Amino acid sequence: MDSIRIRGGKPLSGKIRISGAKNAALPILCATLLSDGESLLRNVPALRDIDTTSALLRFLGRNVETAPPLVKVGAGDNVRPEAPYELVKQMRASVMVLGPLLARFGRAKVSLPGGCQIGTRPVDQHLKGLEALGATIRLSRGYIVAECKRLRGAEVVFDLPTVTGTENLMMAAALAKGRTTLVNCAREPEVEELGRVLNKMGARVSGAGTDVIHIEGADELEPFDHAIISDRIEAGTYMVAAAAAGGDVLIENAPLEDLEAVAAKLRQAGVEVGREGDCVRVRREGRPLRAVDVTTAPHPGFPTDMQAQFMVLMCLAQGTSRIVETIFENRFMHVPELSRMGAHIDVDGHTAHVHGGAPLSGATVMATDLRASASLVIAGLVATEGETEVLRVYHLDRGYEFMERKLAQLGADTARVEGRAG
Ligand SMILES: CC(=O)N[C@H]1[C@@H](OP(=O)(O)OP(=O)(O)OC[C@H]2O[C@@H](n3ccc(=O)[nH]c3=O)[C@H](O)[C@@H]2O)O[C@H](CO)[C@@H](O)[C@@H]1O
Ligand SMILES: C=C(OP(=O)(O)O)C(=O)O
Repeated sequence: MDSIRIRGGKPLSGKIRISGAKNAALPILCATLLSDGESLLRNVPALRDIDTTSALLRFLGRNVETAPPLVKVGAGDNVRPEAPYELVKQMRASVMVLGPLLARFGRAKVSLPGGCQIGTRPVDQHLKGLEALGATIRLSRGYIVAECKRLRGAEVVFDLPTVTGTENLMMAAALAKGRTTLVNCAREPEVEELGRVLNKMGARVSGAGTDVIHIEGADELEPFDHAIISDRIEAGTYMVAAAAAGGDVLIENAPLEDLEAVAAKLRQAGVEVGREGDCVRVRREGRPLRAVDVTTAPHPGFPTDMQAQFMVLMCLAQGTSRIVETIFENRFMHVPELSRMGAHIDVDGHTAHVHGGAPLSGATVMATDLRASASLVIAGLVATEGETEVLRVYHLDRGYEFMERKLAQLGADTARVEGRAG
């Protein structure tokens, strides 16, 4: 298992480029199941989750050539509409093959994803929605077993906005007979991006990116050629890294319009954030940071996927900040590791009180999930003494392309240590 070694205390300067969005690429890869012929995905990041999804599509019988930033997916000889536990357990987003398989082949057997480090993460809304479209679903030995003749358009009202749930239903509805209306949808930019791709394939999707989506199903869908949008969470992570380490960083291809909640909190904390064309400049040269409160919320609120990184910034601020996590019940796993580096944080249920101002020092820390790993890397960048080693970076490799290299490009002293035990 690799680790990342960081010697902190250096400001960041220069420019880096943001990669394609993991959370947009994953549903779009699943959408390739909706048609035959070869689909081309461009601007795909080189990530472990992309490899896992490619392996899953191959298992399902597709021909997949994965050479990021290009991925080609074409029809294979045999379709096996079954997603095994071994692949689904590596990546919960695998459950998004359920809608396309069912719509296309009339049956699907997909392992229940189960919980993960950040929470229980049920999929009841996905299943309820597919049943409303006419699927029969039963749970058997840890698998979702779904069948239908042809899915029929219907109205689905989600009990709460779910990103992959909305995406699963959009893909299923794209091949259903008639019109589907999805109400109380997730409004994340990745949902909107999937809508664009389904439209390229010949479905008629309107409202993606708002809380009501209409989908006019098609009898058949075409393959597509599409370049994936940039990763707002990767961009937000480097914005926070630049703010924390100090310096002047130009982030190319950063979708600031999708990061307003993060930019607003950075500005409140005393960080300069400015747009320059399709780049974002983040500057903090010598100015102290102010403590600000943050509550995570569905888009366009402050993203839960940025909470851990922002917490590190608040460890450096003057005063106490209150961070409330409203999306996942167990997303403070980074707190004990940050405490080992000298942070003063009290957790009470879904709320963390971060008492800023104590210097962080380097330590060997354990990554527990993807964004927690990124927060530990940022903590390593600002640790004023000692070296930090972040173990189990396979979590980080799920969602950040070449993070240690991109940070080194900005002047950080970061390196990957291959094959470190942990
Ligand atoms: C691949 C991908 O895009 N992952 C993102 C997606 O995950 P994911 O789509 O899994 O997250 P959801 O939007 O579904 O989760 C939101 C909330 O709804 C709950 N819920 C969800 C589905 C369901 O059937 N029942 C239910 O109760 C979840 O437990 C959670 O409390 O959105 C999350 C919230 O922005 C992000 O952190 C993840 O990075
Ligand atoms: C939680 C995340 O991913 P996933 O939904 O795939 O677990 C994430 O991207 O931060």
